[in-house]
Amino acid sequence: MIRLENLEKTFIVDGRSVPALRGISLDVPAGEVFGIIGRSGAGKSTLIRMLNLLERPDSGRIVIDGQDVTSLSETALRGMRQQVGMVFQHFNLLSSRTVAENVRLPLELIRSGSRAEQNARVDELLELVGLAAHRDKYPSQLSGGQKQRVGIARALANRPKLLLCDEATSALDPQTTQSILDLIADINKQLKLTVVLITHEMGVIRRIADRVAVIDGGRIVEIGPVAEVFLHPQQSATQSMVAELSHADELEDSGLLDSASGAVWRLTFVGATTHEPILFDTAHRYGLSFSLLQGTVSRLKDLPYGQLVVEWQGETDKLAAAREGLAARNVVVEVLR
Ligand SMILES: Nc1ncnc2c1ncn2[C@@H]1O[C@H](COP(=O)(O)OP(=O)(O)OP(=O)(O)O)[C@@H](O)[C@H]1O
Repeated sequence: MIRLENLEKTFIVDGRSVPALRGISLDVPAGEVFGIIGRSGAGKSTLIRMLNLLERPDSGRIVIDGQDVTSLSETALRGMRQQVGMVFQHFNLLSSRTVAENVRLPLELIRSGSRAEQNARVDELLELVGLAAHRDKYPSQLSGGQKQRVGIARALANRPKLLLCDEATSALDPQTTQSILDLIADINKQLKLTVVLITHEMGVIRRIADRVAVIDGGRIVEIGPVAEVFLHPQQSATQSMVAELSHADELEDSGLLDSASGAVWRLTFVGATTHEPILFDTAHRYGLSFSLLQGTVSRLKDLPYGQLVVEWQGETDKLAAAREGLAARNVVVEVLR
């Protein structure tokens, strides 16, 4: 669906070159939720704005559905942009228009159908985002989450193939973030829409993305399925963002690692293993005892996973056998101590 080839972008600020994107290449297949994560200034906004050519690359190609959009005429580009919906961090709603009128705006702009057809489409969209009862309210009468639902409905008005989400949940509290991410995930499944989202929060990526690219200093430093990148981050930029979410620093701060007298391992497992009593089985089988120092059992989108830091007490050869036994059950063992 999307292919980016070697995108480069440098801004000139007060006569100085500010490189924003350097050699960005990636593919996003149709129907995928693709996340782009990075710290402030990493280049995320510049990259997402290139996907509908709000920003043009200095060099490189942007191919959408087989078409190089960098070479399109202005008229063709307008047509292409109708295939792309965009959701913004601060919603960008018109305060003088009601909810229904905000959602209808893109249909009015391209004069799509009669007024009755437009209204029918608006009703359908408001139903989809759960705002049918708020049709005639003004943005000032809505909560942040409801405003974002209007933003999503508006982005979908022209039945786009691609939905771009620019920090769509960054202005929302954690509970509202969850409900908006659930809505985006539902829309992705129901409408088979490709979604590209940018965020600085690993929690957002963990919840809805299939694959993720980590950008740092305008370059992709890591890319792959979320389970791989999230559970086994290779680069320091990724590791620090994952650590914030997994509370790895808290384990360091707690002093539990320093005071441990046994072997301390971090165990990572995904899928069906999450439901197995692996700690009990391992202790029983190899004659070890254990204590749990830290643990997370959660989900990566639809995939359950667990990450446990465990201190083991037992003889060296039994510990070695236990490590092999765990590996044979597809548990990744990292020795912390
Ligand atoms: N229009 C512009 N003019 C000049 N410099 C720009 C412009 N847009 C972005 N930059 C610079 O390009 C780099 C990447 O910025 P970008 O906004 O893409 O990063 P970001 O990852 O989205 O950060 P944030 O999360 O803070 O928005 C930064 O150094 C930024 O200052």
